Amino acid sequence: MKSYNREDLSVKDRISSTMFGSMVLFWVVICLLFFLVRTRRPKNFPPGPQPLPIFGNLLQLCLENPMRDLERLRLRYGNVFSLFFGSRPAVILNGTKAIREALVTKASDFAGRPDELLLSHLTQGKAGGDHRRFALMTLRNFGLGKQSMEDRILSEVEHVAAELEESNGKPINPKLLFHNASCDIICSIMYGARYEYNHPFFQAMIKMMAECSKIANGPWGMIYDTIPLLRGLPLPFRKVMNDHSYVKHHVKGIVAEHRASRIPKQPRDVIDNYLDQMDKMEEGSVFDEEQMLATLLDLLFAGTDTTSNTICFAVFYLTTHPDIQERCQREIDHVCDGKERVSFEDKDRMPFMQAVIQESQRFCSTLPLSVYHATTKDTELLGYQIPKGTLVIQNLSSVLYEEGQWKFPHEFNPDNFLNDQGELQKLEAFMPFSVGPRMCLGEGLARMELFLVLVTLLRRFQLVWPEDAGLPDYTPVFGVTQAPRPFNMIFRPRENQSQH
Ligand code: HEM
Repeated sequence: MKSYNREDLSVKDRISSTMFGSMVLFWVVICLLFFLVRTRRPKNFPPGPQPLPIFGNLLQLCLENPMRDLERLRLRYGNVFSLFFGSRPAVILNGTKAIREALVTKASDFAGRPDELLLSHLTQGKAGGDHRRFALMTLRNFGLGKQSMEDRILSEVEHVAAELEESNGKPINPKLLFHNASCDIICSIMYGARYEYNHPFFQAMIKMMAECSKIANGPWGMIYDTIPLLRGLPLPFRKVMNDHSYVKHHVKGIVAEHRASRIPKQPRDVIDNYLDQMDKMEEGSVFDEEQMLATLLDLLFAGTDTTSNTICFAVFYLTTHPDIQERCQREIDHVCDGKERVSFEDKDRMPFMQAVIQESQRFCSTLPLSVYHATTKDTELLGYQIPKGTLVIQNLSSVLYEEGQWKFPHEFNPDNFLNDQGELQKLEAFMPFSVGPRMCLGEGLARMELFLVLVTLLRRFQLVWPEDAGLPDYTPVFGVTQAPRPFNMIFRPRENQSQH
């Protein structure tokens, strides 16, 4: 038998460790080449910074809030530029011209929704066409544009006002209250019932929705979208998934209750309407229970944080701009003089109030990066070639703050929406709900809610910035939906209002 001495062994060891090292190096080089090829921009693709293998451009963006970096890149590369999320290319659209060209002029080419992202895993994503039309029709049937919707909103505002009166002129943070109200309005449309604000499930759901919004576009959301290998790990995005499933499970229970108690063709709410629609459809249609749950959750998530954060921002701006607040109250008192309550029709006689609401929407830029789109086929935009399936991100903030589109782009100033005669102007750069066939489905409801809630509150309360609160910080907290930084304010009941 052959025996090995110590030296033989160490030479053998060295040879095998060198071979192992070479193999590792070889595979590292192959992987790098593979990722480099995958992150090469296609011919005539919009320009952008050089991506790194695996990470793409992730490390070149501030993950807490990438808005400043996006503006820096816009100034360097122009209104249409590109970034890589891992090896996935994305086109970023900035400014009114590029966004309108893509989403209006070339609407069908840019109307897809991407898959394989955190947000698309949480939403119904691609279900467009029939479903969208149905959801819109259902929202209308249950009150949008009708008196009943107004009644639902106004009765919810009564709950809000009652809570505010209880604050007895002490400083409070109204954020949660507005979340509760917006969520209850959606719940009453969807399943005909509202929750008490202290209901344990309701409180948990509100918290989860706010967290989902913060995480989905924040650092963890970006890591999820960029490095799919990490998705199975117990990181914060898993919590978002679990929270979403928890709410889904609850809504599933409500659907089951509706199935048991409904009378076919006599819908009481969105769920009954959907069940009627499912009865009419053949097997295999898109109107199945899974899709219904996805639609209901989309409405719930999309309709809560968006409207409530906008209301919260508006109240914050009004509190810190007492002169503008006073002008609103003069207009409201004049138009509503002697009326028991405001109605949505009154808006036509309140141009200043409408300008304030729109200016709040512009200045807070509720959904700064909208909801992501994807190209549905190979297409061309402003001279660039964009392949089918490319991720498309609309930077709505770049439009809402665009120089040349606004009289005072960087200032909270309702005059942005008024002409010299004090009349409300329709401006094409005002697109907080986005534009084109995939634009916000709840725009009508949101507008009604913003108007009725804000006018009722201004009619009843003086919004006061506490003396010891220091200077207001207008920088938003970034998320799918932006939120104001936590603040306290005083709701002081008005004495000389026209009614109440
Ligand atoms: C101030 C409040 C709101 C703002 C600023 C807002 C804004 C937006 C934006 C920017 C989008 C993306 C559009 C696109 O992809 O191009 C969107 C989509 C959507 N919104 Fe809203 N929204 C608001 C309130 C609501 C409400 C109250 C509802 C529900 C009733 C709602 C339901 C939806 C739905 C379902 C979509 C997805 C539409 C689709 O995929 O076709 N939104 N919203």
